[in-house]
Amino acid sequence: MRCPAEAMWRILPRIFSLQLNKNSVKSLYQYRRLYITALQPDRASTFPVSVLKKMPDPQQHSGIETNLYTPPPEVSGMTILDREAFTQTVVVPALRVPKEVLNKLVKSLKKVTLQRPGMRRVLEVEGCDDKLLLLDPVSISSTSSFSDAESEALQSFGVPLELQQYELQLTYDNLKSEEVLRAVLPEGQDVTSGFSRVGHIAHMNLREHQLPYKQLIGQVIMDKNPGVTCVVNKTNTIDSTYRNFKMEVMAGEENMVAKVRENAVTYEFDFSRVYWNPRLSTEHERVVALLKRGDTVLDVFAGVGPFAIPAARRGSTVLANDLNPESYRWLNHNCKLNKVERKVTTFNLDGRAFIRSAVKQELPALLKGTASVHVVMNLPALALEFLDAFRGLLDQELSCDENLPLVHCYGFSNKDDPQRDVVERASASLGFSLEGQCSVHLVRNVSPNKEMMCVSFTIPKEVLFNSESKQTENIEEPALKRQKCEEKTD
Ligand SMILES: C[S@@+](CC[C@H](N)C(=O)[O-])C[C@H]1O[C@@H](n2cnc3c(N)ncnc32)[C@H](O)[C@@H]1O
Repeated sequence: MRCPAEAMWRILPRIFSLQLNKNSVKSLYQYRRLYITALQPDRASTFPVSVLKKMPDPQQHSGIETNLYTPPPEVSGMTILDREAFTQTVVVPALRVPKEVLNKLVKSLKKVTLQRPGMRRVLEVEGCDDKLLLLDPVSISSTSSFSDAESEALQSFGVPLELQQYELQLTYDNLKSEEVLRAVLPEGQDVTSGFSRVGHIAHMNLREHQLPYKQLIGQVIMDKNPGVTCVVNKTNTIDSTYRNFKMEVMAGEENMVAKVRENAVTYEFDFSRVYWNPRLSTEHERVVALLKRGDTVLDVFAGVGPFAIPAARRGSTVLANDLNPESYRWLNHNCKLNKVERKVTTFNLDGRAFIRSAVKQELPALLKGTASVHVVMNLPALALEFLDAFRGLLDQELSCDENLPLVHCYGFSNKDDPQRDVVERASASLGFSLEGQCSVHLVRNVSPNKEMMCVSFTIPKEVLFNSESKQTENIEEPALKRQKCEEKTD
C-alpha cells in the first residue's frame, strides 16, 4: 500500500498529536527525513506506508519508570524543590554472580539490568567475592521473565536462576527529570520537560498549568542537565519584528549572553535580544556548502551571522544585513570573534532598503564577473514578500544574461501543498512565474500544520532589469549605514 507523500506527512502529526512523547516525536522526525528524501530528488509522489510499521507504539514508552518509583505523596504539589523528600526505598530483583563471569553476563543481560542515573548496578556481597547484579523490576518480575537467550547465558556461566530481593534507596539524584516532575505536578497533567539548549541556557515553553511550578521545573532542568546554568520560559510567541522571544528566567543565573558552536563556528549573542534557532544548523550548513571560494553572499536577514560567517570562512565575500541593532552589534562581534571581519561588510537596514541600496550598488560589477552571487533571505514569515525589491532593481542598459544572482528565500506555509504555495507567493512578489524554474527544499516542520520551506531560483533578468515592473512608489534611498566590521569596536 502506498499513499501520496504529502498526505502522509500531513496525516502523521494528526494521528499522533494526542499521544506525542519524546520517543514518538523522534520518530516523527525520522518520518520527516524519509519524507524529505522521498520528496526532494524529483518530488516523488508516493511514500511507502510500510515505514509506519517501524513507528514505536507511544504507549509502550509511557509509565515504565513509574513502576519502579512511586513517589512519596508529600512531594505532590511541591513548588520549592526539596530534594530529600524524593528519597524512597524500592525493592528490585538481583542475581548473585561469581566475579569471574560478571562482565560477560552483564553484556548478555544488558537489556534487563537496572539502569538509573547515578546508580551502580553491581554491588559487593559482604564476606565473599560474588557480586550482586541489580535488575530492572519492570523487565524482570520472576525467573520466567528472562528471554531464552538470557536464560541460556545464565546457564552457560553457571549462574543459578534464583532471584534475590534487594532493598534499594532511590534518591532525587537517581530520578530523571520527568519522573520528578510527574511526581510533583497534579496527576494526569502533561509533564513535558523538553527544552531547547542555547549555550548555558535552556529555554522552555511552559503550559498554563505548569506556571505555578516554574521555579521548581527550572531547578530540576538545571540539576539534571550538566552545563545548563539558566532556564528561561518563553512568554510570547515569536511575532516580534526582530524574531526574538520575550523570556523570563525561571531558575539560575540571569546571564543571557550565550556562547554556542554551530558547524565548527563560535557565536556569542544576547539570547533575549536576537534571533537564534539551534534547529537551523543543518540548513545553514546546506546553503554554505553550495558556495565556492570567491563567490559573493548577500545576506538580507543575517541575524548574528550563521550564514554570513561560515560563508566568509569558506572564502566568500559577504554583505550581511539585519534591522535589529542588537543583531547587527552581535553580527559584528561574531565576525571579529571568527576573524572574518575583512570578508564581511555589515549593514543595519530594513531588508528592502538593503536590496535597493547596497545590493543595487554592488550587483552591476558582480554580474560582469564569473563568480556566483547568492542572495540569502531567511525571514520565513515575510521574506517572500520582500522579493518585490528586486523588481526593476537595475537599469536596462546593464542587461546581461549570465551570472544572475541565485536567491534562497525562506517561507512558512500552512497549506496542503507547501511547495506550490511558496512558489506561487514568490512568483507573485516577483511579478514573474517561477514555476519550473526553481527548486524547493523542505527545511523543517515547525508544527503539525506549518512547514518552513526554501525556494531557490536565479532571478530572471525580466525581473531584475524590466523597468516597467519597477516599483512605482517613491522610495527614498536610505543613507547607507555600512561598515566593515574591522572599523568598529564593540
Ligand atoms: C529568522 S531570523 C534569521 C537570522 C539568521 N539568518 C539565521 O538563519 O538564524 C530573521 C532576522 O531578520 C531580522 N529582520 C526582521 N525584520 C527585518 C527587516 N525588515 N529587515 C532586515 N532584517 C529584519 C531579524 O532581526 C532577524 O535577525
